[in-house]
Amino acid sequence: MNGKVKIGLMGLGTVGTGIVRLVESFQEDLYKQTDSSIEVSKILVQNPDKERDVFVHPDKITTNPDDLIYDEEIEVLIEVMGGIEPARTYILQAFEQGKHVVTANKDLLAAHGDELLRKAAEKGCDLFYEASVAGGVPILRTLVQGFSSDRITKIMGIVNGTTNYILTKMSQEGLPFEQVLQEAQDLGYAEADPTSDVEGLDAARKMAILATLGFHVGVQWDDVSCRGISEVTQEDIQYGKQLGYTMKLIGIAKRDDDCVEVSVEPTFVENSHPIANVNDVFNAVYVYGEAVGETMFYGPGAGELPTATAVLSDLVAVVKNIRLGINGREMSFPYHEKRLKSPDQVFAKYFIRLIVQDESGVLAKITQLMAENEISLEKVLQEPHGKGEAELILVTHSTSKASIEKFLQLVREFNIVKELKSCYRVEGGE
Ligand SMILES: NC(=O)C1=CN([C@@H]2O[C@H](COP(=O)(O)OP(=O)(O)OC[C@H]3O[C@@H](n4cnc5c(N)ncnc54)[C@H](OP(=O)(O)O)[C@@H]3O)[C@@H](O)[C@H]2O)C=CC1
Ligand SMILES: N[C@@H](CC=O)C(=O)O
Repeated sequence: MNGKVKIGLMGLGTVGTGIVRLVESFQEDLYKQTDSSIEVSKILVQNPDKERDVFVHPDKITTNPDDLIYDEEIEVLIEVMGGIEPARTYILQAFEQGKHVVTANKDLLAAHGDELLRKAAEKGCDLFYEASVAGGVPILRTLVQGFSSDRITKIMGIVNGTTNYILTKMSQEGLPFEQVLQEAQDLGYAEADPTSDVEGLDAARKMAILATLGFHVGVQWDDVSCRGISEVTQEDIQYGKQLGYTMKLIGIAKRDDDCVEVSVEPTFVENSHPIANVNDVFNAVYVYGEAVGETMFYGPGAGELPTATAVLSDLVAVVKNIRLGINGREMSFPYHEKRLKSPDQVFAKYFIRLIVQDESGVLAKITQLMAENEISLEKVLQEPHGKGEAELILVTHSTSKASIEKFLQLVREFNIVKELKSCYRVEGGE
C-alpha cells in the first residue's frame, strides 16, 4: 500500500452523495486515522446525464461496472445502489478481484449474506455493512464486538426511519398517511419502492441481520413474521393514546431455550418505555444481555449524511485492516443451529378493538370466550358507536400467539360482534 486508497463507488443517490461529501470534508481526519488518503476514483450510475447534488468530475462517472470491478488500482468497492441484482453479482466479481466491499444494502445482506460473507472470507476480503441497519446508529459493530462477552436474549427496535416518521406525524399532528409518506420520500428516507418500508419488509430484513449477529443463528428475512403499517388508522392511534400507548413499527427478536422468534409489526408501546419516545426518522435498538441487562442505542435511522457516516466507518475499518494486512478475518458466522418458535411458544400482550352490540352482558360473553382460549383481560375501554353499537377495546395479559389467533377467528363469527377492527401487540409494560 502506498498511503493512497482508491475507492469505486457504485451508486450516487442519497447515500452515495453523502459519501462523496464526507470523504471530501473529513479527508484530514480520515488520513490521520488510516494513514492513507482516500479518493473516490470512479462512480457507477444508471443515468450519467442526471443532475447531481454534489460536484464530481465527469471523467469519474461511468455506466460500466467493469470500470470499477476490473480497475486494479481500486482496492475497495462501496455498493450503495440497492436491490439484489446486479449488486450481488458485482460484489461477487469484486471479491474474485481481491477487492474489499462496504455496502448499505440490507435487502442483499438479508437474502444472500451467508454466500457473500463466505466468498469474502475465501478470498481474504472484508465485507462490512454497518449502514444496512439503523442508518447512522453503529449497532452492528456494537453487537459483534461490544456484546461478544455476553449472551443476548432480546433485541427490540425501531429500525425503519420512514415508518417511524409517518407514525410520529400521524400520531402527533393527526396528518394523513399519504401526505407524510410523500414527505419521507422527499427527504430521501424511503426505499426506491416505499412498499418495502410501509409493509415492514425493510424492517424485517434489518431484524434478520440483527438476530443473526446477536444470537449467532442464521436467520433469513423470510423467517421473520412481518406486518406493515398500511392498516393502522387514526382511530387506532387515538384509542391507544387513551390507554397510555404510542403506536410504533417494532421489530422484536427473542431467544428462549435456544429457540428464536423474530417479528416486525405495528405495536402499541407503553409510554413509560424509552422506545415510545423515539420519534421522526430516529431509530433505536434496545438490547438485553444476560450479563449487562438493558441497553439502548439511538440515532438517525436514514438520510444522506447519517447513513454515509456509517458507510465511512466501515471504510476506515477496511483501510486499517489493509495497513495491518488482516483483511477477511473479522467476519462473524452463525454457530448455533436455527430453531424457530412455534405460535404457542410466542407470548405477548394484545390490544383488540371490536364493534359489538351495545347490550347488557356483552363484555361478560366476550371475556368468557377469552377465558375459554386461555386469555385474561388486563384493561378494557368502552365507547358508544351509535346505532345500538359500542366500541370495545380489550387489552390482554401476556398470552400465546396461537391463543390470540384462535380467539380472533372465533370472535369474527360471534353473533354479538359486528366487526373486528384491529389487533396489535403491546410491549413495554413488563
Ligand atoms: N436512503 C437512506 O436513508 C438509506 C439507504 N440505505 C441503503 O443504501 C442503498 C442506496 O440507497 P439510496 O442512496 O437511498 O438509493 P437511491 O435510489 O437514492 O440511489 C441509488 C443510486 O444507485 C444507482 N443505481 C441503481 N441501480 C443501478 C444499476 N443497476 N447500475 C448502476 N447504477 C445504479 C442510481 O443511479 P442514478 O442516479 O443514475 O439513477 C443511484 O445513483 C440501498 O441499498 C438502501 O437500502 C441504507 C440506509 C439508509
Ligand atoms: N428506507 C429506510 C432507509 C434506511 O435503511 C428507512 O426508512 O429506514
